Amino acid sequence: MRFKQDFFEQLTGFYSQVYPQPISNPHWLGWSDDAAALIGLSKPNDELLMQLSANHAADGASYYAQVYSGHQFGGYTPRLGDGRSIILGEAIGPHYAWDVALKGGGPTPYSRMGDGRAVMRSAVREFLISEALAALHVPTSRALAVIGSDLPVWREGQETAAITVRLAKSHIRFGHFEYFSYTEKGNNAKLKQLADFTISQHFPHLSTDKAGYIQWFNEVVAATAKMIAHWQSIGFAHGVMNTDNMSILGDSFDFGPFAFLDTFKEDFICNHSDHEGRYAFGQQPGVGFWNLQRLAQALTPLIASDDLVQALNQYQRYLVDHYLLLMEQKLGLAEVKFAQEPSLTDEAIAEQQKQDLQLVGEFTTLLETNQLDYTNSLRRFGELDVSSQKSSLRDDMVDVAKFDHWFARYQQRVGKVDDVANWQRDRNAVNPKYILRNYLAQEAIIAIEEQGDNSKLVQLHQLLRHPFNQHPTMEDFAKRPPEWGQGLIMSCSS
Ligand SMILES: Nc1ncnc2c1ncn2[C@@H]1O[C@H](COP(=O)(O)OP(=O)(O)OP(=O)(O)O)[C@@H](O)[C@H]1O
Ligand SMILES: [Mg+2]
Repeated sequence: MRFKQDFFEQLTGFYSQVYPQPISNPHWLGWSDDAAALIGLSKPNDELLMQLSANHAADGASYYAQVYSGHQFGGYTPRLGDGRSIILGEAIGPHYAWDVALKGGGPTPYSRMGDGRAVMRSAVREFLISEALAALHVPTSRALAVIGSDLPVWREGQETAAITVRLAKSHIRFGHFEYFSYTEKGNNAKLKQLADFTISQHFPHLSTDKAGYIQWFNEVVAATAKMIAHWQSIGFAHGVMNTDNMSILGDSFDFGPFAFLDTFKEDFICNHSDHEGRYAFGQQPGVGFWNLQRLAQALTPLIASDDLVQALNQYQRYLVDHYLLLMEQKLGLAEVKFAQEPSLTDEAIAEQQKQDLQLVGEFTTLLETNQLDYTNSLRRFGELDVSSQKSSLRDDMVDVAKFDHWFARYQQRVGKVDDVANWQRDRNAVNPKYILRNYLAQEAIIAIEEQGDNSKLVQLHQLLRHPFNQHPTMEDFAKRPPEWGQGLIMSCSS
């Protein structure tokens, strides 16, 4: 790894230098060639294992924990910070420099009562979902590796510690801005320094003046909306959308009790501690907005309120537009809009969007009332001949009459498909066959826990690298969960 240290060198006062503590008997549980390529690495080796398990120092690394705060479940916590994630610096890759962080690397000045560690099960889940989301084209932080150990840690009982080696284009969160806005009230120097750094590093096309700040906030609003549109389109529930877990780049970030929907359920809650359903699947778009409002509030010393409000007002449009785009592709509705018929006025396009949104909404309602699997139902579009009344989708429905009513309008909207095979291929290219269902992750974790066997993890990771492909020997991985794996809800303890 070749590091640069821009955050460390330019933002003194925004972190504490702290060395990670080694984990004993380190061993690779998972390694991502795809993530490795992002920072110019190829295969793992023993020396790298020693470095990333904190047993050896890495050349050129600085080792620091960043300070931030954040709104957690609606309430403001004035100081959080990296309590168990230690950043080595920005590893220079062919296209971008990625922060390398050891999540679970030991205590820091921000650990509060925590031990600075991550348990194996949560480290494995973070590794798998980071790489699975990337393969689904969802903006996300990445995971280079997950490293197991025999270091005991205590949660509800004794477990073993592990480290996820996280790669992120930036670790700057909404909570960073909240921290420097509220702790140094009346002195905007640090807030401005942080905004300028963020813009020059990650929004280099923007200036660091008044106009640049406005445009920057606009882009953060758009990127956040797009990320959430992606989540809604693939049925992903994040589970802990606190503002300290919202990346300023709109990358999915900090994976704890996340889950994909099995059966479609708007009010699905994946976080055991989320008693009120604040972060339920269907709440995510609204929470994204609420979080952006918190960011806007923190930025008021830099950006005029009217400009912030104007940008926030665009959120819904960004979100709906992107969600529709993704869903239109999934259902095969995209052609009319993309053809850009010159005769289409703005009003006609808006009307088409409204109708499409309704068609999509009625489809997800059908899935919910018929208790159907979200991913598998969408995958069925890849088997569909739109001109025919027969479809496997229809066979799944209990309420066939309602489905027929919907399908007739759907057929009308799609129109005539000339090349059915091609149309089906296009659907399969956007509707994944394989997702990281909780029970699959759980099986991989149990094999490591009980037999020290990571082969299931490796197999699952390899499968999820190509979620849209057919894998004839791995059909079982596409199935709905068995009874024991239904409604697995993860706790926050990690
Ligand atoms: N075991 C732990 N030891 C010390 N601090 C912890 C521990 N677990 C969580 N924290 C801290 O509690 C706060 C909230 O935790 P949260 O679960 O959102 O983040 P995280 O998963 O630890 O890390 P990240 O947001 O970097 O992915 C963070 O400041 C985090 O560093
Ligand atoms: Mg966090």
